[in-house]
Amino acid sequence: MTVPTIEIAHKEPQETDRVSPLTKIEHPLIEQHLCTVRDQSTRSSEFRAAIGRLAMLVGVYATEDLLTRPCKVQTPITEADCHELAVRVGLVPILRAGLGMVEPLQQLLPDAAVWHLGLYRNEETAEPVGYYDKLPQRGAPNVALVLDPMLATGGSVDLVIRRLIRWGVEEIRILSVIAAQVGIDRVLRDFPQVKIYVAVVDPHLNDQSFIVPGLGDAGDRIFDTPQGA
Ligand SMILES: O=P(O)(O)OC[C@H]1O[C@H](OP(=O)(O)OP(=O)(O)O)[C@H](O)[C@@H]1O
Ligand SMILES: O=c1cc[nH]c(=O)[nH]1
Ligand SMILES: [Mg+2]
Repeated sequence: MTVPTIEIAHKEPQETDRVSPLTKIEHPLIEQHLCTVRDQSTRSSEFRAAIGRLAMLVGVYATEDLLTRPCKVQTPITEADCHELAVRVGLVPILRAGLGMVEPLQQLLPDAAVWHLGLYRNEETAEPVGYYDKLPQRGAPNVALVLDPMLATGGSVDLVIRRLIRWGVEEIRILSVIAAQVGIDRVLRDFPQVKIYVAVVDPHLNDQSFIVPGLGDAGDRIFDTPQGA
C-alpha cells in the first residue's frame, strides 16, 4: 500500500503576496488561546503564557516566505542539501506589551537581534509618546518583525514604522494578536508596502480607544500591574 504524502510546502515569495498585505491566521489553536486572553478572569501568568503561544503561531505564518539560499550540511552520515535564511531578521518589540512576544519569536529565530522601542499612549489623546530608542546609526536588519499584541488606532505602529524606515530597514512586518480594523486601515493606507499578521481582527474601538471586545490592557495583564499603570 502506498502511503499518501501531504506536503507542507515552503512558500517562495510571490508577486501576488503584495495584493494582500493583511494575513489573519485561521487556526484552531489560535481560537483556543484567544479564549484565554480575552477572559477577564485569566490570571497574569496564564495570560502571559497564552500571549506567548499566540505570538509563536502568528510568528510561524509571518516568517513562512522569508528568503532562503541553498547550503550543504555535513551530517554524521553524509552531506545533506539544506536551506538557510538569506536575510538578517530583527525583532522589534514595542515596550511594554511587545516584550510578551519576544521569547517565542526567539525560539523560532534564535539568531535574530532584538531592538527595543519604548512607547506609551497618552491616556487622554491616545497619541503615542516615545520614551526609549537606542537604535544605532547603522546595521538595520533586512527584515524587521515588529511585535505588539495590540494594534488599536495604529498610532504606535505608525510611529515605529516611520522610525524603522528612517533606520534603513528594507522590509517591515507587523505581528499582533488583536488588531482593530480602523488601525489596520490606517497603517496600510500610510504604508501599503508593510505586511500585517494578526490572530484576530476586532470590529471597533471604544471612546478611550480600547479595542472592543479586545482583552483590556495587554501590558498591564502581562506584567500584572494595575490597569492604566
Ligand atoms: O494602536 P495604538 O492606539 O497606538 O495602541 C496600541 C498600543 O497601546 C498599547 O500600549 P500602552 O500604551 O498601553 O503601553 P504599555 O505596553 O506599556 O502598556 C499597546 O501595547 C500598543 O503599543
Ligand atoms: O485595547 C487596547 C488598546 C491599546 N492597548 C491595549 O493594551 N489594549
Ligand atoms: Mg498598556
